[in-house]
Amino acid sequence: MTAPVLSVQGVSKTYTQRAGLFGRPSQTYALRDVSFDLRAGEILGLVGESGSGKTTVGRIAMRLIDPSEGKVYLAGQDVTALSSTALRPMRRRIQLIFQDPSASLNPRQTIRQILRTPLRLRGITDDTEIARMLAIIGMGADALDRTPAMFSGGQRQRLSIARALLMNPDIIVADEAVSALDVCVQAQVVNLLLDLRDQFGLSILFIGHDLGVVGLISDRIGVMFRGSLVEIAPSRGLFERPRHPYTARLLAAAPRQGGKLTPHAEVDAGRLSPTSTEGCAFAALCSHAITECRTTRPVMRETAPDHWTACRRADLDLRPAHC
Ligand SMILES: Nc1ncnc2c1ncn2[C@@H]1O[C@H](COP(=O)(O)OP(=O)(O)OP(=O)(O)O)[C@@H](O)[C@H]1O
Repeated sequence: MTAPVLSVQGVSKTYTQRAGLFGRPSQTYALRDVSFDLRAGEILGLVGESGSGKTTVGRIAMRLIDPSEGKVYLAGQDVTALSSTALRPMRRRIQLIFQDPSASLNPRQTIRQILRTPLRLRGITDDTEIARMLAIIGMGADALDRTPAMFSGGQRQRLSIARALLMNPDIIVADEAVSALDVCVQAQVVNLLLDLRDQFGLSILFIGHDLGVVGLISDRIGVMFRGSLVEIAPSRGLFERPRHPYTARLLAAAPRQGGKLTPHAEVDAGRLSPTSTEGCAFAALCSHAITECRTTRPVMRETAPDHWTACRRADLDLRPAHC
C-alpha cells in the first residue's frame, strides 16, 4: 500500500499563557495527541466547534507552526525534523486556501500578476498554464487585466484556488474556504474542489464548522473536540451511526433541509433524480445545490456527459442574485 500523502502522528500543541503581568504561566492544550492519515485523492473533512483545534491542525500540517509533540509526514518524509531551507521544496506540495480570499489576494495586483507569482516560484516564465487554469475555474482571459476588487466573493475564492493550484501541490488545506460565501456560491466552490480532486487526484483537508457542507464534500470526516480528534469515520457512516457523544450532539444541532441533514438517504429513497433536466435545474437551486454536487455529479458524468457539462456550466455561471 502507498504511504498516505499526509500523516499526522501523535501531535500535541501547547501554548504558555500568563494571567496578567505578574501571573504564573500556565499551559493550555490547543491539540492533544492527534493522529490521522490523508490518502492520495481523498477529501478529509475536519469539523468541530470554534476553538476545538481545526486551524491548528491545518497549520501544523503545513508546518506554519511546530507541534509541541508528535510528527508530521509528507509523502512519507518526516517534515517536523526539517530545517526551514530543507522544508521549502516540501512546502510547495501543500497549499492553503483561506476563508477570506480578499485578504489573501493583493488588491493592487492584476489577476495576471497574482497568477504569475506561483509560476515564477516554480521557475516557469511562460503563461500557458494560467490560461488553462482560468478555464478550469470557469473564467476567461478577460479576467487577467482586472484586479481582485472587480470580482465577487465566489470568483475571488476560485481565483485563490487557481493560484494555489499553480504551485502544483499534492494537497490543499481549505480552512473554512466556503464559510463566508452565500450557499449558492458555496456549491460552486465545493463543485470546483470535487472536480479538481477527480481531475488531478488532489488530496484535500477540508476544515469547516458546517457539518452539512463538510459531510457533502468529504470522503471521511474527523471530529475535533477540545483539541482531540474524538472520531474519524467515512462521511456516510458518521452521519448514520455517530460513535462519539459529541458527534451525535453536533449532528443533532446541525441545521436540516426538509427535515434531513444527509442527502444520502434522499438519493437512496429515489427523491433525487440525478440525470433528469429537473435534477440539473435543481442543482442550481440554492438550498439543494450543495446536496446535488455530491450526489448527482458522479452519476451524471457517467450516464449523461452532455447534460453534466451543461449543468456544470450553469453552475459556474450562477450568480448570487439568483439565490
Ligand atoms: N497563538 C496562540 N496562542 C495561544 N492560544 C492559541 C493560539 N492559537 C490558537 N490558540 C488556542 O488554541 C485553541 C484552538 O484554536 P484553533 O484556532 O485551532 O481552533 P478552531 O477549531 O480552528 O477554531 P475556529 O473555528 O474559531 O477557527 C483555541 O483555544 C485557541 O484559543
